[in-house]
Amino acid sequence: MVITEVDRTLQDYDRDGYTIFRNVIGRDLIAEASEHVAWLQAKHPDRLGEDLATELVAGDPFWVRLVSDERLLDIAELFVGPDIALFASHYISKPPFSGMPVLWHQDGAYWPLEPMRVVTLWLAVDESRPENGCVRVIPGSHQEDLHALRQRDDIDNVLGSESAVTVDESKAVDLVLSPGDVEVHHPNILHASNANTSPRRRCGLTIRYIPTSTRITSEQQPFVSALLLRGAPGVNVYQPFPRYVDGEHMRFADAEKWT
Ligand SMILES: O=C(O)CCC(=O)C(=O)O
Ligand SMILES: [Fe+2]
Repeated sequence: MVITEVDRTLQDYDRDGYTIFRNVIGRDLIAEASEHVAWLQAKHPDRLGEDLATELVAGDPFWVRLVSDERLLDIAELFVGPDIALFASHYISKPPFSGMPVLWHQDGAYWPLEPMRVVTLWLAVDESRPENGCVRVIPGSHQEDLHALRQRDDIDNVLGSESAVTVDESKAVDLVLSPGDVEVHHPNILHASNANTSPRRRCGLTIRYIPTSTRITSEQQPFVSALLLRGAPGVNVYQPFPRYVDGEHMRFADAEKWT
């Protein structure tokens, strides 16, 4: 049997709970994503860069265009199969010098999903390194059950909570990424990121894809960012796709396809 690059990547993910795909999205689209972050911040001056969140997605044609990109869906399909929906998406853009940390957590502990079949693609918009607060993971920790959460408001942090476990940080791996790289992680992996004390912004886009057999159990239906992106609709109801309106939305290269 020939072991392909994809097999190796899936083996890494099964063993470690994460894997990295390099150079997935090209420079032009990453430049648009970067412009999108600035546009969102100008439109929502009350929001922190770390909180350009999921309730904004379904009304934003560029955001939907980005998470529907075939290259991202092809990666998601390796992990969740051919029937794919968006559950949530969130830019975490840590400004220079003051970007907040994300404390150790497992994503699945926060999510109304049943079963917890879901994969995160984290698309690097900026260079992401230890100095500017890159994502860190504990390889293999995805084998652990979901731990309880505890509130943390004694220090500024993005989530306001963390997993109620002691993490051995000597086991942490820094995920060093360049713009256009995609890191993929499991809902049970313990991960975090440090504050950004550097002069360089650190922005990534989280994208949470579910197989359409995973039910979004939130009371709010359709869930605010539930979008059917590929294949059969399965068990959920979805938001309609947004239409691009000149002057209302950020202009982007494919905007006319969204009118
Ligand atoms: O971007 C970060 O620093 C944290 C990302 C994260 O927690 C996630 O993608 O689930
Ligand atoms: Fe997370």
